[in-house]
Amino acid sequence: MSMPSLYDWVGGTAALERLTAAFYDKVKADDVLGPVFARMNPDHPAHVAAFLGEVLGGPRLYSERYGGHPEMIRHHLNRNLSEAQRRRWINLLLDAYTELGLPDDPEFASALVGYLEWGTRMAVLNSKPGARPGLDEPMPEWGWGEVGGPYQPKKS
Ligand code: HEM
Repeated sequence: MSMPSLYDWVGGTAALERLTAAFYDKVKADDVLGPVFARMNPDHPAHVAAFLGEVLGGPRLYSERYGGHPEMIRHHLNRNLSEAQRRRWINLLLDAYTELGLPDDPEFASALVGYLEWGTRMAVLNSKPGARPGLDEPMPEWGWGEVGGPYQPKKS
């Protein structure tokens, strides 16, 4: 049996756009995240759906249409995001996910949460004053598998 991508499993772009639309409705009404997204571009939910789809193994929509991984990183620079904001972001996204009745099998849930826990931490790190993230870092690619161990700096 061939292995579906996470993108196919969740239901493709249509499902991800439903997810981000429901998520940002919650964000706008939220006491912690509402102010962070007060000047959000109206296309933001669709752009984030395109980004997520690409990470999860779908078409390269964000790279081809919206500036790719460097553009996503740039949107987070100097926002000085906090851990409380990061946690609320994940909580609201997962609330929207559950309410929409998207796939709730443990394998998919574990892979999705794995990416969100990683991606939101990267967003917070990149948002700190003075952060100089590598803008040439490739688009992350997430699959069903296990992580390859903790980050360990290279020995020179
Ligand atoms: C896996 C985690 C995340 C992903 C995949 C993600 C993705 C993105 C993308 C793709 C954009 C650019 C959208 C565009 O091209 O128009 C963006 C912008 C932004 N992100 Fe994130 N993000 C993540 C986490 C976070 C977190 C945790 C926060 C705050 C707590 C945050 C706050 C923002 C803000 C404020 C913008 C700019 C919105 C605007 O004014 O249009 N992001 N994000």
